[in-house]
Parts: sequence; structure tokens; C-alpha cells
Amino acid sequence: MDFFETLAARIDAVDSVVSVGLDPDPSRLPDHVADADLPRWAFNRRIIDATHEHAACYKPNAAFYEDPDGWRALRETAAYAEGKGVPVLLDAKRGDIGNTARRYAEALDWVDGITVNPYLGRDSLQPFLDRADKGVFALCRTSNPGGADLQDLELASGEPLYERVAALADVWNANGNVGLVVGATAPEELETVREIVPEIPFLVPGVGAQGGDAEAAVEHGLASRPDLPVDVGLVNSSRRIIFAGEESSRPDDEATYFGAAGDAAKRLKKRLNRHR
Ligand SMILES: O=C(O)c1cc(=O)[nH]c(=O)n1[C@@H]1O[C@H](COP(=O)(O)O)[C@@H](O)[C@H]1O
Repeated sequence: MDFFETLAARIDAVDSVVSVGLDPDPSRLPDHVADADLPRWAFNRRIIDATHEHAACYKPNAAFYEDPDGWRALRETAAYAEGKGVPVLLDAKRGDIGNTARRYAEALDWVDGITVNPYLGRDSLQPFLDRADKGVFALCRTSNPGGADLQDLELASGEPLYERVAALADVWNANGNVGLVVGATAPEELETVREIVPEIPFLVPGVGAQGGDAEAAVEHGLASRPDLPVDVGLVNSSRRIIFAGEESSRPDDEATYFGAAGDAAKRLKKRLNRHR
């Protein structure tokens, strides 16, 4: 099965397009995992146990694992998620010259998909695109306040840069494994990009802690592909799910703390499903 077939099967099985972002900021980890050998892995394992029934995928962001223990924690986390039958999308936003990109693409040996930065152009993405069974999500219109600084710039043709990226994604999609990252904080751009590429699934971050538009995320983020049984796309929330326990009635109680993450994932699933 290729990535989007796997993802469609998962979305269908759990009736969810929720991507749970595994961004275990060490400064926010609860005491329950403080004494573990790898606290981030101990934390993620409990989060996965609490949320997997509602997760279409897990999206660990590499920034939270960029040290020796971090990479061990990430590998354990990815293997555990796979064991639960949940695809893993490594949010690494890679993009470099071809020789280097080939090395970066080796991460795809142990995850199902990756995010890439398309700014260096086609040859920088080719080693990822060539992995036909792996998902490759290219940044198109990001959710951060500065996303407009470069991505909205008008080209000589009159189209903004993010629209050109969307059009290029179609060209890069010979293996049917390309997705686009479009933030929920830019609902109008989401709609525009969907018009340009009707069949490309989006990863839509920015709902939850960044206050993005969940309705627009679902309405425009999911793509109908004739070969897939359900509309496919992902709406990601990280902090609002994994740290929901901080706001629970008893954060010091482990079951209550992690139960809150499960509840948050379930709530987001239901909210998104109202618009699917
Ligand atoms: O590629 C991403 O996932 C991404 C793109 C983008 O435009 N905005 C964005 O927030 N993200 C990532 O999505 C996650 C959002 O986290 P929360 O704001 O806690 O839900 C982080 O891992 C971000 O790095």
C-alpha cells in the first residue's frame, strides 16, 4: 500500500482525520515521567496509549528530539506508534542539495512520511519523492504570523509564491505521494490552494494552540481521490492534546493527566467530523 492508501485505511478505521503532534517539550513534561530512562519516550508512550483510538497519524516534530537521547526517544516512539497501527509522519521540514537530501531521506526507512521545505526546488525533494510508498508533505502556506512574508509575495506572473508551490506539487506528484502543508490560520489561502490542486491531501496545522479555523481545515484540507475509499487529509494539533492534562482536575494523578489527552483528541475528532 502506498502512503495515502495506508492513511485512508486508518482514517476509515478510526473515523478520524486527527494528527496528534508529538512535541514533548522537556520543560513541560509532568513528574510522572521524570525518573524514566528516556522521559520523552515515556511521555509519548502514555500519550499514544491514551490517544491512538482517535489518531489518524502521529506527527513528531524533530525539533523536540535533536539530541542523542532525543533520537532514541523518537525511534522508540515511532516503533510503538507503528505497533498500534498508526502511521508516523516525521515533521522535519527537510530541504537541501541533492547529495545531502539523499541522506535526510533515509529517515523514511523508519517512518511513513515526512515534511519538506520546497524552497531549494525539485532536486532537493527528489530523494523523498522517489520513495513512492512514503508521504512527502511540502510546506505551501505556513500557519505562523510571518508565513506571509515570503509565501504571499507575488511573482512576475501575478500569482503568489504559495500558489506556485501548490501548482508545482502537482508536477512533483508522479508517484501520487505528495501532500501540502497549509495552515488553518490562513483559511482563505486554504480554499485557494484546494482549488489549484483538488486531489492533493493537506496536512493542516494551526488548530488548537494557534487558534486556526478547524472548519476550514476540514472543508478544504481533505482531498477526494477516486482510488481511495474516504476523503484524505490531516488536521494536526500538538500542545492542546498532549498537554491537556495540565488543565485537568488532577494533573498530579497519572491516569487523570493522560486521560485528558485522550479526551482532547476525541473532542477534536468529533469537532472535525461534524464538517467532514
Ligand atoms: O509542518 C508543520 O507541521 C507545521 C507547519 C506550519 O505551518 N505550522 C505548524 O505549526 N507546523 C507544526 O505543527 C505543530 C503545531 O503545534 P501546536 O501549535 O502545538 O498544535 C508544530 O509541530 C509545528 O512545527
